Amino acid sequence: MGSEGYAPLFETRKAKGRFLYRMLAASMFLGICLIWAYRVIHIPTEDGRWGWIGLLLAELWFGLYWLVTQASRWNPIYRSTFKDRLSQRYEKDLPAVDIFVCTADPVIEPPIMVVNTVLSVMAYGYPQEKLGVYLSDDAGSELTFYSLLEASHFSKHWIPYCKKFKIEPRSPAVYFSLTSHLHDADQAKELELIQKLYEEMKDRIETATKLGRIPEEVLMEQKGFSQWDSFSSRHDHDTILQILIDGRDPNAMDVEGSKLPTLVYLAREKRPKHPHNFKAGAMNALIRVSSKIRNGAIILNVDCDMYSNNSHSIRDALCFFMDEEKGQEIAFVQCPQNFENITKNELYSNSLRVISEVEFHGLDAYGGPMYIGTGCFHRRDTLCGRKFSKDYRNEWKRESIKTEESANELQESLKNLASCGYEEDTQWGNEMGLKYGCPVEDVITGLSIQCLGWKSVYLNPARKAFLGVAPTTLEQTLVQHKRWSEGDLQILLSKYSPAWYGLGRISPGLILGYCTYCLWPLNSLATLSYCLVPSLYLLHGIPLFPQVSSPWFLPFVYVILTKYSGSLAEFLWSGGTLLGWWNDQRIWLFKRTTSYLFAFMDTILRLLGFSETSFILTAKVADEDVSQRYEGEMMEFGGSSPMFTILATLAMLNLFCIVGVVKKVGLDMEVYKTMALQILLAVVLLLINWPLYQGLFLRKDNGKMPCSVTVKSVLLALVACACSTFFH
Ligand SMILES: O=c1ccn([C@@H]2O[C@H](COP(=O)(O)OP(=O)(O)O[C@H]3O[C@H](CO)[C@@H](O)[C@H](O)[C@H]3O)[C@@H](O)[C@H]2O)c(=O)[nH]1
Ligand SMILES: [Mn+2]
Repeated sequence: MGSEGYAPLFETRKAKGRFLYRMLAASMFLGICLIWAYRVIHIPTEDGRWGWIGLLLAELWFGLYWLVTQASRWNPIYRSTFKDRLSQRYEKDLPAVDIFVCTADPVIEPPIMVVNTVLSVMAYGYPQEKLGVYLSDDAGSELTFYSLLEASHFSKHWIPYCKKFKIEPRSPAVYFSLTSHLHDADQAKELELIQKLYEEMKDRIETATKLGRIPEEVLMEQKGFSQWDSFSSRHDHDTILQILIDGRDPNAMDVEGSKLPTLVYLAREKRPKHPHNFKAGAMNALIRVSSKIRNGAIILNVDCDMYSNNSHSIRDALCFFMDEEKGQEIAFVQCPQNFENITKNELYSNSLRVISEVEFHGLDAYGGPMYIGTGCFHRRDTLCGRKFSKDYRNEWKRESIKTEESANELQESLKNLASCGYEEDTQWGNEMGLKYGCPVEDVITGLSIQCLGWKSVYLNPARKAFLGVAPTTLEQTLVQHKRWSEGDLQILLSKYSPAWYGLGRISPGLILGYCTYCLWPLNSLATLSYCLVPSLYLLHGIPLFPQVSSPWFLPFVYVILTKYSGSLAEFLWSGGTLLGWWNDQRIWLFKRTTSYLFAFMDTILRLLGFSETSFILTAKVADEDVSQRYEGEMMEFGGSSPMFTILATLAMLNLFCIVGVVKKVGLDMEVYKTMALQILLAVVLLLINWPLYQGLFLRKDNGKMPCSVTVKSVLLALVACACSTFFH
């Protein structure tokens, strides 16, 4: 292989124990086939026929879906990089990197959080003069702009401090919260100074936010604010563009006399009649504007809440892109989405643990993970629609744009690139840049890149590259998953469907990998059937599962045990806790009966032309008492979302069925023996729904279920029980 003396910049290892896993999976599949056989052979002719068929369909679906999920477990791989080799070979020729940070609402995404993210990426362990940091503000908020201006001043102190003491992480807020006692007296002194500067900046930003007004002297001093003169609302304004630090300017120095990164604020033009395409539109405007400023060969994209937690990640990513043998086919390097606000037992199961630690390593073997919107390094060329060819060579040494224009002139000339009309009659949003029209612009864009022949790579170093903010209430969690699952299902039905467009373009393993997520919404129907049918038939004394003494009982037990011990093992192995796994099972149920159901219905409505793409932002801050309940891992039900009504109704229905049965048969053990699995299922549902009963009847705090939901759910459940008497 390779040229003489070639030492790769990264290495790939296969997971151990693959053979064992595959044997287990094969035995599991055998069990599933036996269950299918049992269902088909024993379809009852009278009592229980419809329920039986409902379960048959659900089990068929679950079995097939389980097969699909095996792709991401079949062949996991792990990557590691050699950053010292990168430095040895390329330190002088490292490419310019443009970093895009997106924000969209100064209330939901507080400016102080946004600037912490910005500062963390400005301070990467990378030649600062090669970095360009671009903040896209879809709210066009003067406050965010002001905060970025403050950050540009603070960065002159912050970056040298980070470099001098090699600190991690480089988000000031997080760093200060983690650092109290320093042994080194020198550093302790400097820490005190820098922390004071930070607190002062924070004060100014928070005061401005509170008053909703920017200090007069700053308004006078910074000409950029005049761009708000023609601003009517966040949905109606001209392009606002300000180069706050011009990296070309020889005076752009930090306090130690080293070069600073370029720093740009952009609020693209918005007009009420003009679809702005959410984050995809923002990213495309940034791609164009940045191409005329630094034109970095690599683009890093982060959400405004995802600070860099590892100052080496750019170098890690470059080890993939710049590897002489395998680098040329890699289009993007994706890091996992990790979060800093996950509680120990992750009540809402928001750590995405198993996806990050298991499934994405599996996808990596088949052509690489999906692009998931944040923590992703792209080759600029491929993000702009370039096809893969064997002779493709990236030109790393591209010169940064040399112009004689001053920052001001340049600024004016660039505004047009972010105007509403610019994309008319162009391929932007289609063949170029991020794709429009899908609530998960990231996944569909990544897929289309892979379909052009490119690979992606999964970078998951021990020190997490990025940490973000996960939803902290049940409703937000369910709404976020509705957006994701709806978007993923749309992809399956779109022109770029992995199922047909992907055929022959990406590997079969990767097609299945995508389908794991694209099929999420369809799980709702099978899950509903499994939550409703067995309980209702239990109430009417009709058995739907084999008796304990029947040989058919065995495959059921085997599949249940293998499936759940496997999932528990995966969860623990990914760093979770036992209780965390139990919570995960609950959220699994909640998502399937609400988020996925709504996603499924909305997708159908969309196909019929009744509904439009929307994007509900995830809140990054919460009220004091909501936060407290989150910290205490107490579920939040405040609010009368229809999703809660569904959850509560299902829980009540199950409760009624259990109570009904116990009342009817008392302690007649024979009945329980013939319906052991049905009873087990009902009891497990009862246990898993426990927080719901608490929220409905036992709690007094503000996070309890609203009374209206309690009343509705009790009534609905009673009606359902009554109706079921006629239909079974
Ligand atoms: O009109 C918009 C809407 C959103 N955003 C930004 O998009 C990012 C993601 O929004 P968030 O509310 O945090 O959604 P999440 O569900 O947490 O985001 C995940 O899922 C999204 C797709 O649904 C991707 O866009 C994100 O990158 C990915 O992290 C944030 O930085 C927003 O500021 C915009 O810039 N403009
Ligand atoms: Mn987010």
